[in-house]
Amino acid sequence: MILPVSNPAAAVRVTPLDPDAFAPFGDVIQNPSTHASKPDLESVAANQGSATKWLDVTRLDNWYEGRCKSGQKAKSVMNMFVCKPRELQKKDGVHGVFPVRILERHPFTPQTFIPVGLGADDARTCYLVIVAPTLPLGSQKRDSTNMAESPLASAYPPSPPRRKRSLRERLLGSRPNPFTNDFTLRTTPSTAISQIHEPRGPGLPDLANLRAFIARGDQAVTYGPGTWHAPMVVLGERPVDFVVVQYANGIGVEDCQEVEINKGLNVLIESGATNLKAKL
Ligand SMILES: NC(=O)N[C@@H](O)C(=O)O
Repeated sequence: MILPVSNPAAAVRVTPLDPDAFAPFGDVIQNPSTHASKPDLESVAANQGSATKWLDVTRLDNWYEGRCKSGQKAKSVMNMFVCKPRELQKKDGVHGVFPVRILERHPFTPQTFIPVGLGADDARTCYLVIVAPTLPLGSQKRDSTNMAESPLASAYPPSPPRRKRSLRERLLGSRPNPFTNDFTLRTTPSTAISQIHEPRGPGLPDLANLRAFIARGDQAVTYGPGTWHAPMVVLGERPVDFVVVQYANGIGVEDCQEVEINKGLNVLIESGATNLKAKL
């Protein structure tokens, strides 16, 4: 089932994939000793000293239990996606334009894409990571789509009845956090790292804050659980193979949800944003 959503945002420019900038959406997996931007990771010596083992480079938590409506157990799955390069539209002064027409999310699982066989400095091929925050429920009144009544809501148990906020909560200005679970009213600051790893809520994508990152062959990416993202976009000359790791329980609406963006939302790939020599 694809839900139509309207597109309020102007074009979005791609920026290089960086762990800090991507942190609200998930993890960038890269070797801290060969990248300028270093995620805060610990390492130990391994393999008789011939290897450095970086610990916990990403998280793979199963959030189905107690959260998905069917109660169906999920198992870990590893698939391979062989992604062909996408056609770009042309525009003066930029390499090209990719119109994002579909966003999807996996409400109860992170999903890790690991490119294999794509060189760090491959000047012919790279990939885009396109993500959007989740709107709090109830913020889509202007949209023709009422999420609470949409087919996507059938993945989630009914939300608890709305209660009046206490004076303390009102004074603290608490509001649902778009990067975590909308059902949980929080009164504490939302920066704690553990909250970032919780599933995003059931709201629609916040298209006004969509982000697009350009990734190199020596970077893998984990979309946090429930993070809205575009289906993988490879740019350049040849297909890229990705090993993809996630949980799934076989119930369509609980494993993957999609929305279709009216008219598409343009991502601009500017000449300076990529080391691609290939003609896009
Ligand atoms: N991200 C992507 O390309 N596709 C998926 O998330 C999928 O599960 O189909």
